[in-house]
Amino acid sequence: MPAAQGTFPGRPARPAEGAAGRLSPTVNFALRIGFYCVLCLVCSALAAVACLLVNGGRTVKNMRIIRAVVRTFKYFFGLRFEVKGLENFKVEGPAIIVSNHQSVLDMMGLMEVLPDNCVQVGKKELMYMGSVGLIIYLGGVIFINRKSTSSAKMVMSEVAKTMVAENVKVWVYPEGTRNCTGDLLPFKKGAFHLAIQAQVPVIPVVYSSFTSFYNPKTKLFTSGKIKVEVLPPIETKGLTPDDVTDLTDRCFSTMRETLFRLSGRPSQAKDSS
Ligand SMILES: CCCCCCCCCCCCCC(=O)SCCNC(=O)CCNC(=O)[C@H](O)C(C)(C)COP(=O)(O)OP(=O)(O)OC[C@H]1O[C@@H](n2cnc3c(N)ncnc32)[C@H](O)[C@@H]1OP(=O)(O)O
Ligand SMILES: CCCCCCCC/C=C\CCCCCCCC(=O)OC[C@@H](O)COP(=O)(O)O
Repeated sequence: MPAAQGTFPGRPARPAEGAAGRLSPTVNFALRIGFYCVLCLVCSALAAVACLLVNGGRTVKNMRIIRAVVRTFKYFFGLRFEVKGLENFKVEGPAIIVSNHQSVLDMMGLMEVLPDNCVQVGKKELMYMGSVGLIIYLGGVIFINRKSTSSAKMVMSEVAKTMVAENVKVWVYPEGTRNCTGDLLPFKKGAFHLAIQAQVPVIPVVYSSFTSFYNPKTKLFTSGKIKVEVLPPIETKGLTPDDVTDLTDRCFSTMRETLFRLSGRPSQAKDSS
């Protein structure tokens, strides 16, 4: 898809033109997001067939197939990832990975660094997105009902047991929703309860702000570079439920500081606005 951001020299821009000319930001945005959705739907259907043929059903092993497919998407959108700290994923055994969540485009960044044997926690509504829901199901994503705290907590407690038994890493977006403001939303505590219950380390992953190339409010969607940093694991051995708030705050501050540094806003790292 063309980024279509340039203006022909020598004449004023018009609000909307054909594909050969300069597209209005709204048309450009709609085309690129529409293409992303179609790409996801088509590739999910194809990947689902591959997953069923290779692995037979719902298993974390399917994430390797999904990862390989989604890693090609960046080329269609002119996105580049600069990744640092991948060695921090090499902890023995299971872990909770927490990262910032800006957009549906995050699936590309997720798959760019996703370690083996790692599943994500997702809202249950994702299951109803046609072939995308099917591939997410086949990949072993843990579905939670955000409208019911008690059922979400029950699912998470179950995950605390199975992730250790099955040696699986779990990827959680602790903001609990997408947020493309260039800052972090306050963290929900589910991931940190989970880490302490399972006594496994928390590994923070931070993606630089998308705001320079992607903003749904202003209909901006061009090519761009995303910096990704996998931070050192934070141990939870010996921590108790009383330590959940401290652990959450510690991860939040480290990730916010890193987010501002990666996004070129170091002076605001200590700003709480
Ligand atoms: C081709 C295409 C391919 C696509 C690629 C596929 C990849 C797929 C990628 C999919 C990506 C999908 C991406 C997505 O879909 S992101 C959206 C879904 N993910 C999340 O929401 C995860 C983050 N949320 C949480 O962690 C929440 O805390 C949960 C959901 C668990 C509850 O939220 P809720 O809002 O209901 O409640 P609350 O947070 O106010 O908490 C209330 C109280 O409960 C306490 N509490 C919380 N948890 C526990 C616990 N376990 N044991 C004991 N206590 C616990 C907590 O401390 C608090 O108490 P207090 O502290 O106030 O006293
Ligand atoms: C037969 C039904 C057809 C449904 C068609 C659906 C078309 C959508 C197709 C592709 C979109 C690609 C989505 C990839 C997965 C994105 C996961 C994601 O980013 O979910 C958002 C969730 O973390 C937070 O949700 P909210 O910000 O709270 O909301």
